[in-house]
Amino acid sequence: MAAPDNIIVGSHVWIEDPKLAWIDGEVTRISGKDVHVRTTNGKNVVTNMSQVFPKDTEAPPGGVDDMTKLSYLHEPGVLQNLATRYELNEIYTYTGNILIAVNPFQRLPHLYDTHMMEQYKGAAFGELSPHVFAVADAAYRAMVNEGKSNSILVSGESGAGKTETTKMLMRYLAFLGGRSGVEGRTVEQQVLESNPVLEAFGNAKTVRNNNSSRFGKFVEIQFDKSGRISGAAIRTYLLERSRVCQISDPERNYHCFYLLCAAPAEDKEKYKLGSPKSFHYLNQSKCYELDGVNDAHEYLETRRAMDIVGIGEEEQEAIFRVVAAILHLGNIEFAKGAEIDSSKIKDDKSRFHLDTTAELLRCDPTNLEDALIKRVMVTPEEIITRTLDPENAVSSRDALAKTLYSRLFDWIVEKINVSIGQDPDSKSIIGVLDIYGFESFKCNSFEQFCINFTNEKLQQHFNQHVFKMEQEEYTKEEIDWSYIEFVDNQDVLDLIEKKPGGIISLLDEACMFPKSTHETFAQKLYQTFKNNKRFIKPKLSRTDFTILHYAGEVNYQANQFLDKNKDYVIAEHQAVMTASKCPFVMGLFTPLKEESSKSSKFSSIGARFKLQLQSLMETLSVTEPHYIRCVKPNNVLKPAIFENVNIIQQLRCGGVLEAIRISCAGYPTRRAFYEFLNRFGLLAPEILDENYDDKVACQMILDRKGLKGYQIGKTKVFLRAGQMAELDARRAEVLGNAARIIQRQIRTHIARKEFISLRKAAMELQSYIRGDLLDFN
Ligand SMILES: Nc1ncnc2c1ncn2[C@@H]1O[C@H](COP(=O)(O)OP(=O)(O)OP(=O)(O)O)[C@@H](O)[C@H]1O
Repeated sequence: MAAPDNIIVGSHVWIEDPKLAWIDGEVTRISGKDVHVRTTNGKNVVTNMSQVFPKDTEAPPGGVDDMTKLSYLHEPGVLQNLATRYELNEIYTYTGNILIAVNPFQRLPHLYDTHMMEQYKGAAFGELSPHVFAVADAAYRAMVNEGKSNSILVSGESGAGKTETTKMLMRYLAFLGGRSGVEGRTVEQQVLESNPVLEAFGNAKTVRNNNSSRFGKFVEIQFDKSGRISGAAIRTYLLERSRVCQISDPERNYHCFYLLCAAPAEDKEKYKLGSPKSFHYLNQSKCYELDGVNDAHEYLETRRAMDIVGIGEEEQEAIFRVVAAILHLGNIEFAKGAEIDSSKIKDDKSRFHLDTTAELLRCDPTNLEDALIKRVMVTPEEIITRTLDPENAVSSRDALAKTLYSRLFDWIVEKINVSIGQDPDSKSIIGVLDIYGFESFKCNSFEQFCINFTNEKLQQHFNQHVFKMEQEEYTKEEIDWSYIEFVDNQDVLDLIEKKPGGIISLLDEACMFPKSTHETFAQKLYQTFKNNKRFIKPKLSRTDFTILHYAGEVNYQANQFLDKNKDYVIAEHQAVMTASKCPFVMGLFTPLKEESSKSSKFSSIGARFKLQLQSLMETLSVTEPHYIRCVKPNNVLKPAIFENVNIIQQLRCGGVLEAIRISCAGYPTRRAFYEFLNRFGLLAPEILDENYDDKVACQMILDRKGLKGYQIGKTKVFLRAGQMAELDARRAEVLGNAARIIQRQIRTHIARKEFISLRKAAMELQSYIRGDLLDFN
């Protein structure tokens, strides 16, 4: 971005710093490509010219509310601007049409009260300070005025504030499109109250967020012709199933388990529950309580919210019975049975939990026991019953717990949808997508693979949109944009989802082939993608693979991919549950429509997710998108701490820097003619004297300075990346020369004044002495 002639000795610049990401300083010497910089923390650093970025010394002290107003649009400038604003509690900043929201980690109620909502209502975008309400308002206005569906895509890493942002968006949309004074539960009230219910069953404490949503969510709010909310639908994605049986310290399982353990005594008695410490699914971690959260109170609140969203008393009862049954199920332990590779219920305690599970699920305890420890194989000749060893019995138990829980979650979502109701006549919707951001951990498994696949898809959508917006601006200003390059991530998407031959297809094939192992699957990947630029086989591993995602490299461990991709309910579990005397439990296990109609029995999570994603992308493609990028400023979840390196990484992953890059590939700096003349008129004062039209004057100045490739629009000058800095450097020279002339004049003046007074004094002295001498004679 920085051309060498941007930077001269004395320039204020940004250079990379391992700790702070970027640090500012002043250029003290330039020799060839080497630039010597004295940094503000007192160090002398030599770096390459290409790594040096100009700093805008005239940037407003409080930052700018839209990054595109920055004179130099580059990474350090963006970071500095966000940091300056964050310090002033200005957590929202635009980058063109994208809203960046930095999590304040403290309540800022004045930002979200009714008075604020009133202010944003109908205000033109950009007129007031950046805000989620402004984005929601723009989406709503666009929908009402143009009759087109809109969507708001909220993304960011865990704990960045997506769910909070989504809640604000929904509150504001309910404020705009709600009906006042309607009797009973309104649609918008139900939409808002669906949050606490979903959070109780889909959220958990993780190391990164005390209230982390373990699923993705797309809320579609339907509006009638007059812009009133007339229906809503919630779609959820990829609930984290493994958490039901496996948690690590200091995380927690899903909130609902702890809420139920804190329920009033009669409820606890009914479900035979005790302290969370007594349940295997909860006591794998030492964390039971959340700071500032009272589980007993939350239990009652969740029940109240369930009432509002239309989940009846009996259904609530059944839901919590299943939740309690899962806890008891987890406490069933197995010991080695009499035969080899067989198991039995370990002791009386386990038997108690087995009986309680059966009682709560209203199923037969013996059948449940058999379903947990035996498998029936039907061959053409005979029916063989095989036993499971204790280890496999535990897997069988956990598989049942996971299936029960995910079916329960899906049921709740479906119920909310039915009770809120869809409006079949709705012409336009506003969709709000709250989905997990790009993930890269030490160990990345199938979940990360699906999450990152989602993010690749959304990134493509984002790039295409940002690119389109840029084009629109250029077209409006009637400038040529034909040569702006557009980098696409289609190659990564092909690697993942191409049919046949993509990773998901190969994984499905491996899952269908009984002899496959994670090793054979990995080998197949290595072989197929030997020459793929986006795929790497790590040198020292036989089952890991690396994908070069748009946001960086991620190393995946293939060893659980096959198991995690298989999406079937063990036939024995299915049989016991469908025989339940409780219609609710039985209902959870009725085969899905798609499953019963399919000829092949095989279904995979990956393939199903791919279809879900496809349908989401289709929905999004007919909407006008708006983007909110949430940023988590620190990992200690505390206010006022702004960790540069961490944030830069998120801006990269969230595509903010990519949007900036796209913008830089075109004309990142735009200045209205008068602004340009104000700043650079002094480069050619004679042109200003001539009273030319502003547009002509701008062009003459740019030509005089020998700039190439810029464009003149109808109201603005469009500069290529680095050209603003180049002009600033020339301006600094002119101002420097002027300063030197002024200094010279002043110094001459002072010296002359001194000389004259000295001469005068000398003459006076001389005449005095001479006079004295004369007198003497
Ligand atoms: N605008 C805000 N004002 C005050 N606090 C906020 C705001 N946004 C986020 N927070 C705080 O940050 C925490 C994490 O936010 P949130 O749960 O929305 O993150 P998330 O991005 O949805 O995370 P996950 O992906 O783990 O669900 C919240 O519990 C809240 O304490």
